[in-house]
Amino acid sequence: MTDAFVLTLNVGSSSLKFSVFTVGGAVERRLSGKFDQVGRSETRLELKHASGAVNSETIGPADQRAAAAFLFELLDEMIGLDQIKAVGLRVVHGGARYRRPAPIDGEMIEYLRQIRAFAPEHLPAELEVIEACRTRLPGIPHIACFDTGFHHGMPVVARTLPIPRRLAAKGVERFGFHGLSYSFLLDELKRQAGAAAARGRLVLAHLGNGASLAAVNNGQSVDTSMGFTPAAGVPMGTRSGDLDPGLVLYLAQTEGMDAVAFDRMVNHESGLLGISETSSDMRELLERETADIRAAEALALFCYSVKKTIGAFAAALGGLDTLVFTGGIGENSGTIRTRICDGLDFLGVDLDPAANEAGDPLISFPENRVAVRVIRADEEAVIVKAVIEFLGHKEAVQ
Ligand SMILES: Nc1ncnc2c1ncn2[C@@H]1O[C@H](COP(=O)(O)OP(=O)(O)O)[C@@H](O)[C@H]1O
Ligand SMILES: CC(=O)OP(=O)(O)O
Ligand SMILES: [Mg+2]
Repeated sequence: MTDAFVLTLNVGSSSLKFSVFTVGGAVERRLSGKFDQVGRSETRLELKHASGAVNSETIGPADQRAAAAFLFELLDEMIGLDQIKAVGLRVVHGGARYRRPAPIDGEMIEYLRQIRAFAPEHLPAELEVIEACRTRLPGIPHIACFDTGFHHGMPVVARTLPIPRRLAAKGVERFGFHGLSYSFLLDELKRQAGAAAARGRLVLAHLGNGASLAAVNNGQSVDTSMGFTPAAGVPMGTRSGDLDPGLVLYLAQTEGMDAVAFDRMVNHESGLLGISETSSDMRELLERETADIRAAEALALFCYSVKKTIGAFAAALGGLDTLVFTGGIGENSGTIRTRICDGLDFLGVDLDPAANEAGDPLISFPENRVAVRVIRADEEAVIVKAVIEFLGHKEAVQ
């Protein structure tokens, strides 16, 4: 018998991550990998086989569409595209219409086109990848899984933006993102630390090229740092995060900056790149910080903002039981984790330097009031679950 596979695709702002799972019998990850530095000159592909073997190669400059095309060729050679029975895709913004996983159809594509300016670092590229899937993998279900769904039940006080009420009636409110990552963290926390820990007062910090934090209590999102768009919250690779709204008029008057240029600035020219004037990439800035004060200042601002948000969310939760780091930066940089946590001992946050340096699952001391953990983001695990649920449901009704 030939194998049946589900392909999952996670289009991030600087990466394309993917996994191939066997389905039908046991659900197992046959292959996974990521294109890193997508849209830059040195896009790299890292491929992990089920045996644990890893290959990496630089494929030159590739945007999301080129990375997806490269992946389809590779998968055709390795497993045969005709063996793929369904695709699951992360879609960052579901707008007011979509929050639960749903099959992609013409109506959804049209809606995502209409709202693509709400997530300019994601939706345009996601639409291209969706089109590529429909062309290369026609006739099978393509399931969209939305980052915004996780935050849907946030209390009104966290969802409301303090602007005229008539705009909220039109759907202008805090949506929040990185929801697939946060869902995975809750599942994984339950697996690693038990159900009681997963139900506690949690601050989850997803720190990648896009970065956000979520306050979660009893398994429910109660607040998050991103807003109506993923440009809000803490400073990121190229996004500003929260800003003084008075800048809009000031920059219009002094720089002649119109809405399109303002949008470009806050999404593509700000954050770590804007402050350092050299790079949006955390690894590069860490290498440069002793020689370049601008890199050092960018790092300091990032860590300071994340720390402030942890403090604010601990207040929103009425205390803190567990702090979790994830995302490319949160998972891999002990230095950044140390700088963020430095001074948070008043909350009960105290890192074990050796465990932190090693990137252990638990990086605080076992006796500390707050458990601090590192969990590798696996949005693909959440996506494949949704796809299998959809396939099961489809079979049941047929
Ligand atoms: N070892 C590391 N140390 C510090 N930062 C790292 C390390 N590895 C990856 N990163 C950073 O993680 C970020 C990318 O995060 P990732 O979650 O993979 O991206 P995306 O947000 O596009 O999904 C980049 O800023 C990269 O420099
Ligand atoms: C929502 C978001 O910013 O996603 P990513 O970090 O994958 O770019
Ligand atoms: Mg990501």
